[in-house]
Amino acid sequence: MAAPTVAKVTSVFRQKLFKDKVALVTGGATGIGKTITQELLYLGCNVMIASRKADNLKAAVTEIQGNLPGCDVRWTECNIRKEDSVKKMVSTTLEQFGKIDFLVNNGGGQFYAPTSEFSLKGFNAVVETNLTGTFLCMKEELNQSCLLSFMQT
Ligand SMILES: CCCCCCCCC/C=C/C(=O)SCCNC(=O)CCNC(=O)[C@H](O)C(C)(C)COP(=O)(O)OP(=O)(O)OC[C@H]1O[C@@H](n2cnc3c(N)ncnc32)[C@H](O)[C@@H]1OP(=O)(O)O
Ligand SMILES: NC(=O)C1=CN([C@@H]2O[C@H](COP(=O)(O)OP(=O)(O)OC[C@H]3O[C@@H](n4cnc5c(N)ncnc54)[C@H](OP(=O)(O)O)[C@@H]3O)[C@@H](O)[C@H]2O)C=CC1
Repeated sequence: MAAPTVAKVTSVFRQKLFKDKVALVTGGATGIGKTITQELLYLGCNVMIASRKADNLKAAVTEIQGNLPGCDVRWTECNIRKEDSVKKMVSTTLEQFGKIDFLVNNGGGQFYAPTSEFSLKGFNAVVETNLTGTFLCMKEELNQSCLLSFMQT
């Protein structure tokens, strides 16, 4: 007997619910961001994923296109801590897709350490990524008339 086929990507929402919408997902190449990206694509969105590591982004696009043949997922490098980099991410997305309907502020992170061992540089890295980075992305998107913004960090 043939093994049952298991869909690689599914959603509790109706397929194509977001047909022709455009989403920008920071940190979209890994973990939770990659899962969000695939569900948005399943729902009909076109998606730009953005983060610092081009190798991760390229690998994710290849993997996702294998899971969802015909989907429109692209990548652009961005360090959300840097304002110029955020502006470039948004302008590149607008150039390539013509609009941005959804921003998913997923890029971020932290590390576990006792407060007594937490260096100021490390603390600043976390704040600059999760707080400043999210602020910069939201500000630039609002300036460019993005409709909806979701926060993860
Ligand atoms: C009850 C239970 C409830 C448990 C409740 C559990 C709730 C879990 C909720 C959340 C879970 C998650 O987020 S899960 C995982 C999410 N993903 C990640 O965190 C991965 C992405 N992370 C990152 O990019 C980084 O961790 C982030 C902190 C943002 C900073 O990134 P950067 O690359 O810019 O920073 P780095 O250059 O690596 O480091 C800068 C400085 O930070 C410090 N630093 C960096 N890593 C460090 C480490 N592991 N330990 C100590 N110190 C570190 C050093 O001082 C570094 O300086 P130098 O020494 O001079 O270099
Ligand atoms: N896993 C969990 O239990 C929880 C996670 N979260 C949050 O959810 C989000 C995703 O976490 P998770 O999937 O677990 O972890 P991952 O490490 O897989 O995802 C973090 C992503 O953020 C990107 N990123 C980090 N720093 C920057 C930066 N400066 N500029 C652009 N992108 C950046 C990383 O890409 P790159 O390195 O290429 O830049 C990576 O793709 C994070 O914000 C995390 O803090 C919140 C609650 C719980």
